[in-house]
Amino acid sequence: MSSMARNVAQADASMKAGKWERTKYVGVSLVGKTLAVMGFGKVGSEVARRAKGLGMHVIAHDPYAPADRARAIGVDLLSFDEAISTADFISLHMPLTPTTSKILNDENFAKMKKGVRIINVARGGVIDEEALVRALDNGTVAQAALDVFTVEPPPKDSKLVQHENVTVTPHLGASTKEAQEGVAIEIAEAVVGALNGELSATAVNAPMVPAEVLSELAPYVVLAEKLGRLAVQLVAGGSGIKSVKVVYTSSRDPSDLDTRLLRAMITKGIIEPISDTVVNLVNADFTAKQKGLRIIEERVMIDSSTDCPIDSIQVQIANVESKFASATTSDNGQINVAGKVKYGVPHLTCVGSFSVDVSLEGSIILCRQVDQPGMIGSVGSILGETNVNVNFMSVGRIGLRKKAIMAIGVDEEPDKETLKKIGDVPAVEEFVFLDL
Ligand SMILES: NC(=O)C1=CN([C@@H]2O[C@H](COP(=O)(O)OP(=O)(O)OC[C@H]3O[C@@H](n4cnc5c(N)ncnc54)[C@H](O)[C@@H]3O)[C@@H](O)[C@H]2O)C=CC1
Ligand SMILES: O=C(O)C(=O)COP(=O)(O)O
Repeated sequence: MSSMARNVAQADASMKAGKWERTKYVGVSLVGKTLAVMGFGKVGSEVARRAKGLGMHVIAHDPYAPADRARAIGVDLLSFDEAISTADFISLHMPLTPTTSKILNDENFAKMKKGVRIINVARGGVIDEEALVRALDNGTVAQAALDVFTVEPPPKDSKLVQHENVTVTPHLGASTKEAQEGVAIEIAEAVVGALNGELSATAVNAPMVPAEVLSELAPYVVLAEKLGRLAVQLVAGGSGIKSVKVVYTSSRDPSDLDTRLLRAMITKGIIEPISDTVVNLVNADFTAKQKGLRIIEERVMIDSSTDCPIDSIQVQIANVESKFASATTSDNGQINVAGKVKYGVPHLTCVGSFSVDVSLEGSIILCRQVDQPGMIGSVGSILGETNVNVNFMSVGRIGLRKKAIMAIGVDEEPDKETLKKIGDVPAVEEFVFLDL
Protein backbone atom coordinates (compact mmCIF):
# COMPACT_ATOMS: atom_id res chain seq x y z
CA MET A 1 0.00 0.00 0.00
CA SER A 2 2.81 2.44 0.93
CA SER A 3 4.84 1.50 -2.09
CA MET A 4 1.84 2.00 -4.39
CA ALA A 5 0.83 5.33 -2.81
CA ARG A 6 4.39 6.71 -3.20
CA ASN A 7 5.13 5.10 -6.61
CA VAL A 8 8.23 3.40 -5.21
CA ALA A 9 8.41 0.63 -7.83
CA GLN A 10 7.82 2.95 -10.80
CA ALA A 11 10.31 5.55 -9.52
CA ASP A 12 12.92 2.87 -8.91
CA ALA A 13 12.52 1.51 -12.47
CA SER A 14 12.68 5.07 -13.86
CA MET A 15 15.90 5.90 -12.00
CA LYS A 16 17.50 2.66 -13.06
CA ALA A 17 16.62 3.67 -16.62
CA GLY A 18 18.74 6.79 -16.02
CA LYS A 19 15.87 9.26 -15.42
CA TRP A 20 15.16 11.75 -12.60
CA GLU A 21 11.37 12.28 -12.65
CA ARG A 22 10.44 14.05 -9.40
CA THR A 23 7.16 15.61 -10.57
CA LYS A 24 5.89 12.49 -12.36
CA TYR A 25 5.96 10.46 -9.15
CA VAL A 26 4.20 12.73 -6.69
CA GLY A 27 2.21 10.34 -4.51
CA VAL A 28 -0.62 10.48 -1.99
CA SER A 29 -0.48 10.32 1.83
CA LEU A 30 -1.99 7.48 3.80
CA VAL A 31 -2.61 9.54 6.94
CA GLY A 32 -6.22 10.61 7.25
CA LYS A 33 -7.38 8.32 4.42
CA THR A 34 -10.08 5.66 4.83
CA LEU A 35 -8.98 2.08 4.37
CA ALA A 36 -11.60 -0.65 3.86
CA VAL A 37 -10.34 -4.05 4.98
CA MET A 38 -12.45 -6.62 3.16
CA GLY A 39 -12.18 -9.87 5.15
CA PHE A 40 -11.36 -9.27 8.82
CA GLY A 41 -9.56 -12.55 9.57
CA LYS A 42 -5.96 -13.21 10.57
CA VAL A 43 -4.33 -11.07 7.86
CA GLY A 44 -7.10 -8.46 7.61
CA SER A 45 -7.12 -7.67 11.33
CA GLU A 46 -3.31 -7.29 11.41
CA VAL A 47 -3.47 -4.97 8.39
CA ALA A 48 -6.13 -2.94 10.23
CA ARG A 49 -3.93 -2.65 13.36
CA ARG A 50 -0.95 -1.45 11.35
CA ALA A 51 -3.00 0.95 9.21
CA LYS A 52 -4.35 2.60 12.36
CA GLY A 53 -0.75 3.11 13.41
CA LEU A 54 -0.20 4.96 10.13
CA GLY A 55 -3.03 7.33 11.03
CA MET A 56 -5.61 5.85 8.64
CA HIS A 57 -9.32 5.62 9.40
CA VAL A 58 -10.04 1.90 9.14
CA ILE A 59 -13.39 0.33 8.29
CA ALA A 60 -14.00 -3.33 7.50
CA HIS A 61 -16.45 -5.72 5.96
CA ASP A 62 -16.68 -9.38 6.99
CA PRO A 63 -20.01 -11.20 7.32
CA TYR A 64 -18.56 -13.60 9.90
CA ALA A 65 -16.26 -11.41 11.99
CA PRO A 66 -17.35 -10.81 15.60
CA ALA A 67 -18.17 -7.14 16.22
CA ASP A 68 -16.30 -7.17 19.56
CA ARG A 69 -13.00 -8.16 17.86
CA ALA A 70 -13.41 -5.27 15.41
CA ARG A 71 -14.36 -2.90 18.23
CA ALA A 72 -11.28 -3.95 20.23
CA ILE A 73 -9.07 -2.88 17.30
CA GLY A 74 -11.11 0.30 16.81
CA VAL A 75 -12.59 -0.69 13.46
CA ASP A 76 -16.21 -0.26 12.30
CA LEU A 77 -17.72 -3.31 10.61
CA LEU A 78 -19.88 -2.14 7.71
CA SER A 79 -21.90 -3.69 4.91
CA PHE A 80 -20.07 -4.50 1.67
CA ASP A 81 -21.57 -1.53 -0.18
CA GLU A 82 -20.93 0.94 2.65
CA ALA A 83 -17.31 -0.21 2.92
CA ILE A 84 -16.44 -0.03 -0.77
CA SER A 85 -18.25 3.25 -1.36
CA THR A 86 -16.56 5.19 1.47
CA ALA A 87 -12.99 3.93 1.12
CA ASP A 88 -9.96 5.69 -0.39
CA PHE A 89 -8.04 2.40 -0.20
CA ILE A 90 -9.60 -1.08 -0.42
CA SER A 91 -7.51 -4.04 0.72
CA LEU A 92 -8.81 -7.55 0.04
CA HIS A 93 -8.27 -10.30 2.66
CA MET A 94 -11.08 -12.75 2.13
CA PRO A 95 -10.81 -16.32 0.83
CA LEU A 96 -11.75 -17.17 -2.75
CA THR A 97 -15.14 -18.90 -2.52
CA PRO A 98 -18.16 -19.04 -4.84
CA THR A 99 -19.48 -15.94 -2.99
CA THR A 100 -16.27 -13.91 -3.26
CA SER A 101 -15.36 -14.93 -6.82
CA LYS A 102 -15.09 -11.73 -8.92
CA ILE A 103 -16.65 -9.78 -6.05
CA LEU A 104 -14.88 -6.68 -7.38
CA ASN A 105 -16.55 -6.38 -10.79
CA ASP A 106 -17.87 -3.62 -13.07
CA GLU A 107 -20.98 -3.17 -10.93
CA ASN A 108 -19.01 -2.80 -7.70
CA PHE A 109 -16.21 -0.64 -9.19
CA ALA A 110 -19.00 1.76 -10.20
CA LYS A 111 -20.00 2.16 -6.52
CA MET A 112 -16.48 3.22 -5.44
CA LYS A 113 -15.10 6.73 -4.96
CA LYS A 114 -13.37 8.02 -8.07
CA GLY A 115 -9.62 7.58 -7.60
CA VAL A 116 -9.85 4.67 -5.18
CA ARG A 117 -6.73 2.49 -4.71
CA ILE A 118 -7.02 -1.31 -4.57
CA ILE A 119 -4.68 -3.80 -2.90
CA ASN A 120 -5.12 -7.52 -3.48
CA VAL A 121 -2.93 -9.94 -1.55
CA ALA A 122 -5.73 -12.50 -1.06
CA ARG A 123 -6.53 -14.48 -4.22
CA GLY A 124 -6.55 -13.32 -7.85
CA GLY A 125 -10.06 -14.63 -8.54
CA VAL A 126 -11.74 -12.22 -6.11
CA ILE A 127 -11.24 -9.46 -8.70
CA ASP A 128 -12.66 -9.54 -12.21
CA GLU A 129 -9.33 -8.60 -13.79
CA GLU A 130 -10.81 -7.32 -17.07
CA ALA A 131 -13.18 -5.09 -15.10
CA LEU A 132 -10.20 -3.77 -13.10
CA VAL A 133 -8.37 -2.82 -16.32
CA ARG A 134 -11.51 -0.93 -17.45
CA ALA A 135 -11.76 0.82 -14.06
CA LEU A 136 -8.06 1.80 -14.22
CA ASP A 137 -8.47 3.08 -17.77
CA ASN A 138 -11.51 5.21 -16.96
CA GLY A 139 -9.93 6.59 -13.77
CA THR A 140 -12.37 5.02 -11.28
CA VAL A 141 -9.40 3.18 -9.82
CA ALA A 142 -6.30 5.39 -9.57
CA GLN A 143 -3.89 2.59 -8.74
CA ALA A 144 -3.80 -1.09 -7.87
CA ALA A 145 -1.22 -3.18 -6.02
CA LEU A 146 -1.52 -6.86 -6.81
CA ASP A 147 0.32 -9.84 -5.38
CA VAL A 148 -2.10 -12.49 -6.67
CA PHE A 149 -3.64 -13.22 -10.07
CA THR A 150 -6.43 -15.35 -11.52
CA VAL A 151 -3.78 -17.30 -13.43
CA GLU A 152 -0.34 -17.53 -11.84
CA PRO A 153 2.00 -16.64 -13.36
CA PRO A 154 -0.17 -14.29 -15.43
CA PRO A 155 0.35 -14.17 -19.21
CA LYS A 156 3.40 -12.08 -20.21
CA ASP A 157 1.23 -9.66 -22.18
CA SER A 158 -1.32 -9.22 -19.33
CA LYS A 159 -2.79 -5.72 -19.64
CA LEU A 160 -3.12 -5.59 -15.89
CA VAL A 161 0.50 -6.45 -15.14
CA GLN A 162 1.71 -4.02 -17.81
CA HIS A 163 -0.61 -1.18 -16.70
CA GLU A 164 1.40 1.86 -15.61
CA ASN A 165 -0.82 2.42 -12.56
CA VAL A 166 -0.43 -1.11 -11.30
CA THR A 167 2.28 -2.37 -8.96
CA VAL A 168 2.80 -6.12 -9.05
CA THR A 169 4.67 -8.77 -7.05
CA PRO A 170 4.80 -12.51 -7.84
CA HIS A 171 2.69 -13.86 -4.92
CA LEU A 172 5.18 -12.80 -2.25
CA GLY A 173 2.69 -12.13 0.59
CA ALA A 174 3.90 -15.01 2.73
CA SER A 175 7.46 -15.02 1.44
CA THR A 176 9.47 -14.11 4.49
CA LYS A 177 11.72 -16.54 6.37
CA GLU A 178 9.61 -16.03 9.48
CA ALA A 179 6.29 -16.65 7.73
CA GLN A 180 7.53 -19.85 6.07
CA GLU A 181 8.61 -21.21 9.47
CA GLY A 182 5.30 -20.11 11.01
CA VAL A 183 3.31 -21.88 8.31
CA ALA A 184 5.28 -25.11 8.83
CA ILE A 185 4.49 -25.04 12.56
CA GLU A 186 0.81 -24.27 11.88
CA ILE A 187 0.49 -27.21 9.46
CA ALA A 188 2.20 -29.58 11.91
CA GLU A 189 -0.14 -28.46 14.70
CA ALA A 190 -3.21 -28.88 12.46
CA VAL A 191 -2.13 -32.42 11.52
CA VAL A 192 -1.53 -33.36 15.18
CA GLY A 193 -4.93 -31.86 16.07
CA ALA A 194 -6.71 -33.79 13.30
CA LEU A 195 -4.97 -37.03 14.35
CA ASN A 196 -6.18 -36.38 17.90
CA GLY A 197 -9.72 -36.16 16.57
CA GLU A 198 -10.09 -32.38 16.85
CA LEU A 199 -12.21 -30.55 14.31
CA SER A 200 -10.13 -28.87 11.66
CA ALA A 201 -11.12 -25.64 9.95
CA THR A 202 -8.32 -26.02 7.42
CA ALA A 203 -8.81 -29.51 5.93
CA VAL A 204 -8.87 -29.13 2.15
CA ASN A 205 -10.91 -32.27 1.56
CA ALA A 206 -13.73 -31.28 3.93
CA PRO A 207 -16.48 -28.70 3.45
CA MET A 208 -15.06 -25.33 4.44
CA VAL A 209 -16.37 -24.17 7.77
CA PRO A 210 -14.78 -20.84 8.75
CA ALA A 211 -12.96 -20.95 12.11
CA GLU A 212 -15.41 -18.42 13.57
CA VAL A 213 -18.41 -20.59 12.66
CA LEU A 214 -16.57 -23.65 13.97
CA SER A 215 -15.98 -22.14 17.41
CA GLU A 216 -19.57 -20.90 17.65
CA LEU A 217 -20.93 -24.35 16.74
CA ALA A 218 -18.52 -26.33 18.98
CA PRO A 219 -20.98 -27.22 21.81
CA TYR A 220 -23.71 -28.05 19.24
CA VAL A 221 -21.27 -30.38 17.50
CA VAL A 222 -20.93 -32.36 20.76
CA LEU A 223 -24.71 -32.27 21.22
CA ALA A 224 -25.29 -33.54 17.66
CA GLU A 225 -22.90 -36.48 18.09
CA LYS A 226 -24.30 -37.44 21.52
CA LEU A 227 -27.90 -37.33 20.25
CA GLY A 228 -26.91 -39.60 17.35
CA ARG A 229 -25.17 -42.06 19.73
CA LEU A 230 -28.12 -41.99 22.08
CA ALA A 231 -30.75 -42.45 19.37
CA VAL A 232 -29.00 -45.44 17.77
CA GLN A 233 -28.73 -47.18 21.13
CA LEU A 234 -32.50 -46.97 21.43
CA VAL A 235 -32.93 -49.05 18.26
CA ALA A 236 -33.59 -52.72 19.01
CA GLY A 237 -30.74 -54.71 17.44
CA GLY A 238 -28.98 -51.43 16.71
CA SER A 239 -29.19 -51.68 12.93
CA GLY A 240 -31.67 -51.49 10.06
CA ILE A 241 -31.78 -47.72 10.20
CA LYS A 242 -32.62 -46.28 6.78
CA SER A 243 -33.93 -42.84 7.42
CA VAL A 244 -33.06 -40.22 10.01
CA LYS A 245 -34.74 -36.85 10.22
CA VAL A 246 -32.97 -34.02 11.99
CA VAL A 247 -34.90 -30.90 12.95
CA TYR A 248 -32.93 -27.80 13.96
CA THR A 249 -34.85 -25.00 15.62
CA SER A 250 -33.16 -21.63 15.57
CA SER A 251 -34.01 -17.95 15.72
CA ARG A 252 -31.63 -17.34 12.81
CA ASP A 253 -32.68 -17.38 9.23
CA PRO A 254 -32.42 -21.00 8.00
CA SER A 255 -30.08 -19.87 5.20
CA ASP A 256 -27.61 -18.54 7.84
CA LEU A 257 -27.33 -21.96 9.47
CA ASP A 258 -24.54 -24.14 8.11
CA THR A 259 -25.48 -27.62 9.30
CA ARG A 260 -22.93 -29.73 7.40
CA LEU A 261 -20.80 -30.16 10.48
CA LEU A 262 -23.76 -31.05 12.69
CA ARG A 263 -25.09 -33.50 10.10
CA ALA A 264 -21.64 -35.13 9.95
CA MET A 265 -21.55 -35.47 13.74
CA ILE A 266 -25.05 -36.97 13.92
CA THR A 267 -23.98 -39.44 11.22
CA LYS A 268 -20.85 -40.21 13.25
CA GLY A 269 -22.94 -40.73 16.41
CA ILE A 270 -25.32 -43.08 14.61
CA ILE A 271 -22.78 -45.12 12.64
CA GLU A 272 -19.79 -45.49 14.97
CA PRO A 273 -21.52 -47.45 17.78
CA ILE A 274 -22.77 -50.06 15.28
CA SER A 275 -19.78 -50.43 12.94
CA ASP A 276 -15.97 -50.23 12.77
CA THR A 277 -16.08 -47.22 10.45
CA VAL A 278 -14.47 -44.05 11.73
CA VAL A 279 -16.66 -41.15 10.64
CA ASN A 280 -15.41 -37.59 10.31
CA LEU A 281 -16.29 -34.39 8.47
CA VAL A 282 -14.48 -35.64 5.37
CA ASN A 283 -16.25 -38.98 4.92
CA ALA A 284 -19.57 -38.53 6.77
CA ASP A 285 -21.90 -37.95 3.81
CA PHE A 286 -20.16 -40.65 1.75
CA THR A 287 -20.29 -43.18 4.62
CA ALA A 288 -23.98 -42.49 5.26
CA LYS A 289 -24.72 -43.05 1.57
CA GLN A 290 -22.66 -46.24 1.50
CA LYS A 291 -24.58 -47.59 4.48
CA GLY A 292 -27.93 -46.71 2.89
CA LEU A 293 -28.61 -44.11 5.58
CA ARG A 294 -30.67 -41.12 4.46
CA ILE A 295 -30.37 -37.99 6.59
CA ILE A 296 -33.15 -35.50 6.02
CA GLU A 297 -32.73 -32.07 7.57
CA GLU A 298 -35.38 -29.54 8.46
CA ARG A 299 -34.75 -26.05 9.81
CA VAL A 300 -37.47 -24.39 11.81
CA MET A 301 -37.27 -20.70 12.60
CA ILE A 302 -38.48 -19.69 16.05
CA ASP A 303 -38.81 -16.38 17.89
CA SER A 304 -36.10 -16.02 20.48
CA SER A 305 -34.32 -13.10 22.10
CA THR A 306 -31.10 -15.07 22.69
CA ASP A 307 -28.57 -14.95 19.87
CA CYS A 308 -27.37 -18.54 19.83
CA PRO A 309 -27.00 -20.38 16.52
CA ILE A 310 -29.38 -23.19 17.48
CA ASP A 311 -32.16 -23.55 20.03
CA SER A 312 -32.65 -27.32 19.80
CA ILE A 313 -31.73 -30.36 17.74
CA GLN A 314 -34.20 -33.20 17.34
CA VAL A 315 -33.20 -36.61 15.95
CA GLN A 316 -35.95 -38.89 14.65
CA ILE A 317 -35.34 -42.44 13.43
CA ALA A 318 -38.27 -43.87 11.51
CA ASN A 319 -39.45 -47.43 10.89
CA VAL A 320 -37.37 -49.28 13.45
CA GLU A 321 -38.22 -51.21 16.56
CA SER A 322 -37.26 -49.46 19.75
CA LYS A 323 -35.56 -50.99 22.75
CA PHE A 324 -37.32 -48.39 24.84
CA ALA A 325 -40.89 -47.92 23.73
CA SER A 326 -41.19 -44.56 25.49
CA ALA A 327 -38.74 -43.07 22.99
CA THR A 328 -41.19 -43.63 20.16
CA THR A 329 -43.70 -40.98 19.29
CA SER A 330 -45.74 -42.64 16.58
CA ASP A 331 -47.26 -45.99 15.68
CA ASN A 332 -44.67 -46.65 12.99
CA GLY A 333 -41.97 -46.83 15.64
CA GLN A 334 -40.40 -43.42 15.18
CA ILE A 335 -37.73 -42.88 17.80
CA ASN A 336 -37.51 -39.28 18.86
CA VAL A 337 -34.91 -37.59 21.04
CA ALA A 338 -34.06 -33.90 21.35
CA GLY A 339 -31.47 -31.79 23.08
CA LYS A 340 -30.24 -28.26 23.73
CA VAL A 341 -27.02 -26.58 24.78
CA LYS A 342 -27.36 -25.04 28.25
CA TYR A 343 -24.50 -22.97 29.66
CA GLY A 344 -22.22 -24.50 27.01
CA VAL A 345 -23.12 -28.08 28.00
CA PRO A 346 -25.22 -30.41 25.81
CA HIS A 347 -28.42 -31.59 27.48
CA LEU A 348 -31.02 -34.21 26.60
CA THR A 349 -34.38 -32.45 26.85
CA CYS A 350 -36.85 -34.84 25.31
CA VAL A 351 -37.33 -38.61 24.95
CA GLY A 352 -40.42 -39.48 22.92
CA SER A 353 -43.13 -37.29 24.39
CA PHE A 354 -41.44 -37.01 27.80
CA SER A 355 -39.51 -33.88 28.79
CA VAL A 356 -36.35 -34.49 30.76
CA ASP A 357 -33.31 -32.34 31.55
CA VAL A 358 -30.12 -34.31 31.69
CA SER A 359 -26.59 -33.26 30.81
CA LEU A 360 -25.20 -35.55 28.12
CA GLU A 361 -22.02 -36.62 29.89
CA GLY A 362 -20.97 -40.09 31.04
CA SER A 363 -23.70 -42.73 30.68
CA ILE A 364 -27.43 -42.61 31.17
CA ILE A 365 -29.98 -45.10 32.46
CA LEU A 366 -33.47 -44.36 31.19
CA CYS A 367 -36.32 -45.96 33.15
CA ARG A 368 -40.02 -45.82 32.42
CA GLN A 369 -42.11 -46.25 35.48
CA VAL A 370 -45.31 -45.27 37.17
CA ASP A 371 -44.90 -41.89 38.84
CA GLN A 372 -45.00 -42.81 42.56
CA PRO A 373 -43.02 -42.06 45.72
CA GLY A 374 -39.83 -43.96 46.47
CA MET A 375 -38.68 -44.61 42.90
CA ILE A 376 -35.57 -42.40 43.05
CA GLY A 377 -34.65 -44.01 46.38
CA SER A 378 -35.14 -47.61 45.15
CA VAL A 379 -33.08 -47.23 41.98
CA GLY A 380 -30.50 -45.01 43.73
CA SER A 381 -29.91 -47.61 46.48
CA ILE A 382 -29.45 -50.43 43.94
CA LEU A 383 -26.75 -48.37 42.19
CA GLY A 384 -25.19 -47.36 45.51
CA GLU A 385 -24.87 -51.00 46.62
CA THR A 386 -22.39 -51.66 43.79
CA ASN A 387 -20.60 -48.32 44.17
CA VAL A 388 -22.02 -46.79 40.95
CA ASN A 389 -21.95 -43.03 41.38
CA VAL A 390 -25.05 -41.10 40.28
CA ASN A 391 -24.16 -37.64 38.92
CA PHE A 392 -27.70 -36.40 38.25
CA MET A 393 -31.30 -37.53 38.01
CA SER A 394 -34.24 -36.03 36.19
CA VAL A 395 -37.86 -37.18 36.12
CA GLY A 396 -40.25 -36.26 33.31
CA ARG A 397 -43.89 -37.21 33.62
CA ILE A 398 -47.03 -36.73 31.64
CA GLY A 399 -49.24 -36.32 34.72
CA LEU A 400 -49.37 -36.84 38.45
CA ARG A 401 -48.95 -40.58 39.30
CA LYS A 402 -49.11 -41.47 35.63
CA LYS A 403 -46.34 -42.61 33.29
CA ALA A 404 -42.93 -41.07 33.95
CA ILE A 405 -39.41 -41.30 32.64
CA MET A 406 -36.43 -41.17 34.97
CA ALA A 407 -33.05 -40.30 33.44
CA ILE A 408 -30.12 -41.20 35.69
CA GLY A 409 -26.60 -40.10 34.83
CA VAL A 410 -23.95 -42.49 36.13
CA ASP A 411 -20.15 -42.17 36.21
CA GLU A 412 -19.56 -45.95 36.00
CA GLU A 413 -21.25 -48.63 33.92
CA PRO A 414 -23.38 -50.82 36.25
CA ASP A 415 -22.85 -54.60 35.90
CA LYS A 416 -25.56 -56.79 34.37
CA GLU A 417 -26.76 -57.98 37.79
CA THR A 418 -27.30 -54.38 38.96
CA LEU A 419 -29.18 -53.46 35.77
CA LYS A 420 -31.39 -56.56 36.21
CA LYS A 421 -32.21 -55.49 39.78
CA ILE A 422 -33.34 -52.08 38.43
CA GLY A 423 -35.56 -53.85 35.91
CA ASP A 424 -37.02 -55.97 38.75
CA VAL A 425 -38.24 -52.92 40.72
CA PRO A 426 -42.04 -53.48 40.46
CA ALA A 427 -42.94 -49.98 39.23
CA VAL A 428 -40.20 -49.97 36.53
CA GLU A 429 -41.89 -50.96 33.26
CA GLU A 430 -38.83 -50.73 30.99
CA PHE A 431 -35.31 -49.45 31.15
CA VAL A 432 -32.27 -49.01 28.93
CA PHE A 433 -28.60 -48.30 29.61
CA LEU A 434 -27.03 -45.81 27.16
CA ASP A 435 -23.27 -45.40 26.84
CA LEU A 436 -22.46 -41.95 25.47
N1 LIG B 1 -0.51 -13.39 -0.96
C1 LIG B 1 -0.14 -14.32 -0.12
O1 LIG B 1 0.97 -14.84 -0.17
C2 LIG B 1 -1.07 -14.72 0.96
C3 LIG B 1 -2.41 -14.73 0.73
N2 LIG B 1 -3.26 -15.08 1.73
C4 LIG B 1 -4.70 -15.05 1.44
O2 LIG B 1 -5.27 -13.98 2.19
C5 LIG B 1 -6.60 -14.28 2.54
C6 LIG B 1 -6.81 -14.08 4.02
O3 LIG B 1 -6.03 -14.98 4.75
P1 LIG B 1 -6.27 -15.16 6.33
O4 LIG B 1 -6.46 -13.82 6.93
O5 LIG B 1 -5.18 -16.01 6.81
O6 LIG B 1 -7.62 -15.96 6.32
P2 LIG B 1 -8.72 -15.97 7.46
O7 LIG B 1 -9.53 -17.19 7.22
O8 LIG B 1 -8.13 -15.74 8.80
O9 LIG B 1 -9.60 -14.69 7.11
C7 LIG B 1 -10.46 -14.62 6.04
C8 LIG B 1 -11.63 -13.78 6.48
O10 LIG B 1 -12.46 -13.56 5.35
C9 LIG B 1 -13.79 -13.55 5.82
N3 LIG B 1 -14.74 -13.73 4.74
C10 LIG B 1 -15.28 -14.87 4.24
N4 LIG B 1 -16.15 -14.58 3.27
C11 LIG B 1 -16.17 -13.24 3.17
C12 LIG B 1 -16.88 -12.33 2.34
N5 LIG B 1 -17.78 -12.76 1.44
N6 LIG B 1 -16.66 -11.01 2.49
C13 LIG B 1 -15.77 -10.56 3.40
N7 LIG B 1 -15.07 -11.37 4.21
C14 LIG B 1 -15.27 -12.68 4.09
C15 LIG B 1 -13.81 -14.65 6.86
O11 LIG B 1 -14.89 -14.49 7.75
C16 LIG B 1 -12.49 -14.44 7.55
O12 LIG B 1 -12.62 -13.60 8.68
C17 LIG B 1 -6.85 -15.70 2.05
O13 LIG B 1 -7.45 -15.64 0.77
C18 LIG B 1 -5.45 -16.26 1.92
O14 LIG B 1 -5.42 -17.30 1.03
C19 LIG B 1 -2.82 -15.39 2.96
C20 LIG B 1 -1.49 -15.42 3.25
C21 LIG B 1 -0.51 -15.10 2.25
O1 LIG C 1 -0.82 -18.71 2.61
C1 LIG C 1 -1.36 -18.32 1.54
O2 LIG C 1 -2.59 -18.22 1.39
C2 LIG C 1 -0.51 -17.93 0.41
O3 LIG C 1 -1.01 -17.48 -0.57
C3 LIG C 1 0.93 -18.14 0.55
O4 LIG C 1 1.32 -18.88 -0.53
P1 LIG C 1 2.80 -19.57 -0.51
O5 LIG C 1 2.80 -20.45 0.69
O6 LIG C 1 3.76 -18.45 -0.40
O7 LIG C 1 2.83 -20.29 -1.82
